[in-house]
Amino acid sequence: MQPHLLPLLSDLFGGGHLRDELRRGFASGKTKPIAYRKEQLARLAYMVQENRDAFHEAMTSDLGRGTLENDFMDFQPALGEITDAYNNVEKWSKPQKPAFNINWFAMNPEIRKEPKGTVLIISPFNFPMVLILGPLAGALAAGCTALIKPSEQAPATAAVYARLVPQYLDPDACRVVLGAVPETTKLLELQWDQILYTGSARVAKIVLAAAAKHLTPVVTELGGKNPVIVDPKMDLTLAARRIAWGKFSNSGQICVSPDYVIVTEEIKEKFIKELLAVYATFYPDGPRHSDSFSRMATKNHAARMQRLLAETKGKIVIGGETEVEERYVAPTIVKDVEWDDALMEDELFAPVMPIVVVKDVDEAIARVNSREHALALYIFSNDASYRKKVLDNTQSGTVVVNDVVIQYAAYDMPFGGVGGSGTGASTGRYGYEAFTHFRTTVVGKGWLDSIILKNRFPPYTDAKLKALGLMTSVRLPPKPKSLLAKGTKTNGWGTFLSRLGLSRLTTLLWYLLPVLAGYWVDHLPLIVQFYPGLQSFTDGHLDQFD
Ligand SMILES: NC(=O)C1=CN([C@@H]2O[C@H](COP(=O)(O)OP(=O)(O)OC[C@H]3O[C@@H](n4cnc5c(N)ncnc54)[C@H](O)[C@@H]3O)[C@@H](O)[C@H]2O)C=CC1
Ligand SMILES: CC1=C(/C=C/C(C)=C/C=C/C(C)=C/C=C/C=C(C)/C=C/C=C(C)/C=C/C=C(\C)C(=O)O)C(C)(C)CCC1
Repeated sequence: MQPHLLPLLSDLFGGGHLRDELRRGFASGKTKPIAYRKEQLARLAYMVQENRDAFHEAMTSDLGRGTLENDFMDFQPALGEITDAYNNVEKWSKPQKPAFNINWFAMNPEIRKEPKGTVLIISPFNFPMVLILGPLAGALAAGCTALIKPSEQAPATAAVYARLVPQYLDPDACRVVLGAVPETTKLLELQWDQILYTGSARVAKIVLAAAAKHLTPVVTELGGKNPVIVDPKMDLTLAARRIAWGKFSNSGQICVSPDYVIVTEEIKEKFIKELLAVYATFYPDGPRHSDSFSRMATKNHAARMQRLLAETKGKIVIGGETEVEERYVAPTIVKDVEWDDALMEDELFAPVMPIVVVKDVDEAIARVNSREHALALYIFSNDASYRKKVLDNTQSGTVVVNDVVIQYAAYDMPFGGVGGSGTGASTGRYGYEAFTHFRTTVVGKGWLDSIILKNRFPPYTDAKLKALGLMTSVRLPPKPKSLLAKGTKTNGWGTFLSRLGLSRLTTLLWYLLPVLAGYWVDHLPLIVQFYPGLQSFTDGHLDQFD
């Protein structure tokens, strides 16, 4: 274990319990005012901005990643998430009004946005900034207190958090724990009010099982084998350039990285030719010493790819070299890959692009549907009907047409998986909502018991049942023809009037006026003159109406 971890871990497990301290921070109520949340978010933004070099150096050390990818895909998107939360926290936190409903509007129905409490954020190694700071921004904006657990596989960036978070953020609101499996296992034994876990499906099952013991809700941001379907009529130069960028960025260690590419036989060789042309422009002196190509996070990941490349029955078109000690896996294109190939089993999470062949779009759809739902599906086509066919007949967390990977940064849209690729979303307002409880609030009004609601009280009578029926009656949709006895004619006028809602007119008239008037209680005494039934209730009680 690295020496800088020791104080943190001894603090957590030796006694001074970080989770309890965060709980106390939350219970104090200090994190709830919007001004406090904004202060923490602003401090977080400056923690990032003022330590740009430290973060960049750490990410390069962890991932062998150059400045452009560090900046464009991690550092700036992280700042973007924080500033988005800062700019919108008031708007997101405003109580929400439900749709108008005659039965409920008088009770001031409102959905309050309340922080869930003390939360745990567990992050992977591949984007050590945005995948921690994005969720943390959501948690702080929501008014929660948070413990963050960076990945042990990005230790340099994790160490930056351990140093900076205590300097910039209120320790009552945010703490860092460094560590690997044993430490995370301990954290998961504790009760949290929400967990946000980003990582592999294998570990997600462990996290969910631990959370289930406390009935803790978990947002899971997982991965998957993201397919790319290429329309034979597509501009293959554009498709090759964008797919290669998405596949080789961050050495393929992106959860929305295009995993494999589906083409038809007729375009296969032309597509590969375009890929080779792009390869030459991306890495004119070869990828090995290029500043524009990253490394695998660990030797284990590199060794796994070395094994898979040895096992594949596909033909390596370019790349294929691995240097485990240097965590290097060359950007690799493999053709003639069968569907049961070693490369087609699990998410690759590496710069290796298998190309598989189908006879047409229907087979492509069937192949995609035979696997777990992916986090991302990519369609390269300029034909609206081709796109629609794929969209309408598949499922995935996200879809991008004619591009890849960029959807993570798409503004004000949820980023998340479906089925095996995860549950919930983690960016922007959707990240905020993951840490927010939508608390239904209604205020019962005493005077409503003088009108229709008095009928709910025992002793129950038929008259009361009938009166309540006026309030609870619903209008069913027209009866489906398939449910009608054969030969039954529908009553055209009856259906027409019922669609207009005229059958409910009497209900409406029965209590619309007193309810409306009762809402503005100043006018209640006036109304009472016209509704003598109210007199007995209101006599002597008017002063209790709010
Ligand atoms: N949906 C999304 O936003 C993203 C998903 N991913 C997915 O993450 C995976 C790669 O990331 P990794 O860091 O390798 O994931 P991982 O699941 O191995 O590790 C993620 C976190 O879980 C912790 N962890 C690992 N084993 C554990 C255990 N047995 N018990 C408790 N905690 C444990 C680690 O310390 C780390 O903080 C890929 O599957 C990728 O698709 C990665 C980035 C983004
Ligand atoms: C500039 C003007 C115009 C046009 C502007 C346009 C079209 C701008 C388009 C911008 C786009 C598409 C930006 C995309 C950015 C993508 C980013 C930053 C991707 C980031 C990916 C990340 C962080 C991936 C993370 C992956 C993770 C976490 C994972 O999966 O593991 C006009 C409109 C033409 C005219 C005015 C000027």
